[in-house]
Amino acid sequence: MKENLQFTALLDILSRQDLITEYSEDCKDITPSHITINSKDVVPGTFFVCKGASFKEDYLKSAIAQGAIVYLSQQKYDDVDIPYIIVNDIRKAMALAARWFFGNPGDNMTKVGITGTKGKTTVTFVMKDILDKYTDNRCSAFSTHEIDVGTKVFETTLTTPEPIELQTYFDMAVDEGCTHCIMEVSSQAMKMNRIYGEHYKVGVFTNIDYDHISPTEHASMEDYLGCKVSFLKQCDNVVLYSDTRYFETIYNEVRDKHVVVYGSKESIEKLMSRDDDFFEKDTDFASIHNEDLTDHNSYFELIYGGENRAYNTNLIGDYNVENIVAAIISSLLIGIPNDQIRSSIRDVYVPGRLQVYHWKDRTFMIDYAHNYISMYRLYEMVKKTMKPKSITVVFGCGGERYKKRREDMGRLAEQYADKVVLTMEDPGFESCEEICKEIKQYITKPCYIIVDREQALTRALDEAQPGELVITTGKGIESTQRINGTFVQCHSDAQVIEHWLTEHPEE
Ligand SMILES: CC(=O)N[C@H]1[C@@H](OP(=O)(O)OP(=O)(O)OC[C@H]2O[C@@H](n3ccc(=O)[nH]c3=O)[C@H](O)[C@@H]2O)O[C@H](CO)[C@@H](O)[C@@H]1O[C@H](C)C(=O)N[C@@H](C)C(=O)N[C@H](CCC(=O)O)C(=O)O
Ligand SMILES: Nc1ncnc2c1ncn2[C@@H]1O[C@H](COP(=O)(O)OP(=O)(O)OP(=O)(O)O)[C@@H](O)[C@H]1O
Ligand SMILES: N[C@H](CCC[C@H](N)C(=O)O)C(=O)O
Repeated sequence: MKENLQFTALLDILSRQDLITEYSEDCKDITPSHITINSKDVVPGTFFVCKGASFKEDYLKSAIAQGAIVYLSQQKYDDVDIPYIIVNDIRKAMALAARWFFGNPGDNMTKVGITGTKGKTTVTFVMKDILDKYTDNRCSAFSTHEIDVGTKVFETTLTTPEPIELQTYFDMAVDEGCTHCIMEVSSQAMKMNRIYGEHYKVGVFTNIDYDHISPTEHASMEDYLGCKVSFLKQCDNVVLYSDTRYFETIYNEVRDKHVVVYGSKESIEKLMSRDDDFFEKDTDFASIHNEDLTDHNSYFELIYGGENRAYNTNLIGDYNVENIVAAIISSLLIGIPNDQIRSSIRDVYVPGRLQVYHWKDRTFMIDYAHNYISMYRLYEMVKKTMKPKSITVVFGCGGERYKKRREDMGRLAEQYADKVVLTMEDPGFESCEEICKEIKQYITKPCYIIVDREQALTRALDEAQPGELVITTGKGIESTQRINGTFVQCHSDAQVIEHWLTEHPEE
């Protein structure tokens, strides 16, 4: 919270955006000391925001009983008697109110946002490493994995936090001296206006594929794409992957920005040889070539800005080279010297993504793939660069998510794996057993269902043969399962493998 908050300033911000339907005159004199969406988090002097599909009037009454002094809502509650602002879009109004309450802390950091069906967390961690070295650890980072405000790290359940939480962490980050911020921007964040009013120096678009279409996510692919693209409108520079689906549609939406298109040499050459004046004059291109990809290291060269730059990294896989290139270009765009970038990416750690363990000629791998695009690229990468004798894959599928993931991942397992163990992966309100059975329909290879994930993975490790690769996907290093509306603690895949390794010493 900032000193001298003027409620009239908030009314002004909201009315300039035509968001206000009605407000009580007495709200003008109010100076709140706290803002929240939750009646269980109210203290005297609270500014209470009423929002959400399951919101009840009783929450507001309870908030008032505990000292809430003003409310923001899309609906007027006649039974309560405190000052109010009624708006026509609570999500936008909430985002702007949260920004106002904390004094627009996000504006004090150079922000880079990453969107895409896949690659967001990886690009975020690569950039975090680069920016930490460049700023002497004054870079905040918001990812599916955690929220890092420079000196403190917090757990999170959402990829992009809800507005009040987001602004609270922005404020902390600025207080901790952060000058830069790197964050994943999910399509849901855009749909829910979580970052409404924020401005980004660079926006990365890694890719989009059929996913996240379900009753709790997006109604259609158009909605999903529209939400992702809308993020780029909040950015000065756009870093866009050349081989994404809907490339032309996306480019057309952002052609008024400075765009850098990145991708393989073949793909970039094809785009640059177009003779229809499709690209704006100030669009730049970055092409990856001379790749040398092994099972423990990647070398590649990047032609960008008239220079040929060579890089080495411990991250493996062609798609990780693409992720790193997105991070390199974004870093160059915010003024980080190439030498520093080059040395930062040599040794990068992305938790739970392609994390590899070796044991007596067997390889165990943890990864976060959980839909078509990621599973496909993971299997192809494994086939090309790791060349195992056989593959066992351990996975499941999240409940209340895009239904076709089950068929897609089942078919891919059938095509690439030799043995499949289906197990729990955030079933939500659905039955884990039923989800696994749906996936199993597409598999004729040896396949069994063990709902307990720890047991499933342990059995796969026990049965692994020399030359075999066991891949466990969809959870990374997460140590909770989303079940029936709560997060239940469990051992992470990493903990299960590490425990198994201590029980099975090589000698
Ligand atoms: C669709 C969406 O964004 N929903 C989010 C939203 O829910 P909502 O606004 O409908 O709120 P609600 O849960 O119905 O709650 C109603 C209100 O009553 C209040 N309440 C409740 C109980 C009480 O006693 N007192 C009280 O005041 C609550 O604080 C809340 O403000 O606000 C909630 C927090 O306030 C979020 O937890 C919730 O995320 C849901 C659970 C979620 O999981 N969303 C997923 C789909 C998501 O956003 N995923 C993306 C990643 C997807 C990707 O990978 O691309 C993400 O960014 O994480
Ligand atoms: N650029 C990419 N293209 C396709 N697949 C990728 C790419 N980058 C990573 N992957 C795969 O997707 C998985 C998840 O990667 P990452 O966590 O970086 O993506 P994300 O966009 O943050 O995913 P989520 O939305 O699920 O949090 C990885 O474990 C890997 O299997
Ligand atoms: N950020 C991703 C995480 C998915 C993890 C997976 N285990 C699942 O629950 O689908 C999402 O919300 O889709």
